[in-house]
Amino acid sequence: MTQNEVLEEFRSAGALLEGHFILSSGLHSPVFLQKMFVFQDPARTERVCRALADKIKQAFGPVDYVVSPAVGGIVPGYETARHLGAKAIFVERENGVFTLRRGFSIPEGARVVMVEDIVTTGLSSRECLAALKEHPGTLLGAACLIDRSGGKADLGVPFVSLVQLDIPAYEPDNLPPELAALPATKPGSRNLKA
Ligand SMILES: O=P(O)(O)OC[C@H]1O[C@H](OP(=O)(O)OP(=O)(O)O)[C@H](O)[C@@H]1O
Ligand SMILES: O=C(O)c1cc(=O)[nH]c(=O)[nH]1
Ligand SMILES: [Mg+2]
Repeated sequence: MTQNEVLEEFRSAGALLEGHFILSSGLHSPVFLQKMFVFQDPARTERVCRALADKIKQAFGPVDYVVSPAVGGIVPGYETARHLGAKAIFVERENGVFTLRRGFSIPEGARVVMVEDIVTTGLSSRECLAALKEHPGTLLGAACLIDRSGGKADLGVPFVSLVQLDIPAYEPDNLPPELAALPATKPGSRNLKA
């Protein structure tokens, strides 16, 4: 799949949103990729995750375990693992910290790749990778569907994406006036209260 074909899947799913968004990192942006509009369609999800699995195989070889950060990483992690013939597990926040819960474990010697949905600053990915340091297995690298950092996010491990975009994101005290004029929404799950 070309970058344009992947982006067209997002576009035709209605997942390319414009407005004023507060991102997981606390940065503000006029653009939000609502990946759940892609993931609500299993056929569309299969197409993009098969392409991601192909890219992962090329970059890292065989994979035994895909680990993803909840919530957004769970569906693409599972679907990508299906195409890799790998297991799919996820980390979720316990007192704010990504943790392998539910009795999930990684066997000694397993070949592991982290799969994210979207990377903006890379913060969530780095938090997920930090959780994996506590567990056995060989971390081969990381992958995501869309890297919107323009290639600037540094995960500290080899990293592949299906699409690389450079989408503006601003510190909250440095918003352009046209963005500040719009009401802001925070679509993601970080810091959501029960
Ligand atoms: O690279 P970053 O700056 O960390 O931003 C990207 C992260 O933001 C979103 O997650 P979010 O925490 O909003 O919650 P979600 O997974 O429930 O959508 C997305 O799923 C990535 O995990
Ligand atoms: O940085 C984020 O939180 C983020 C950006 C984006 O475009 N989509 C998303 O789900 N999260
Ligand atoms: Mg997420």
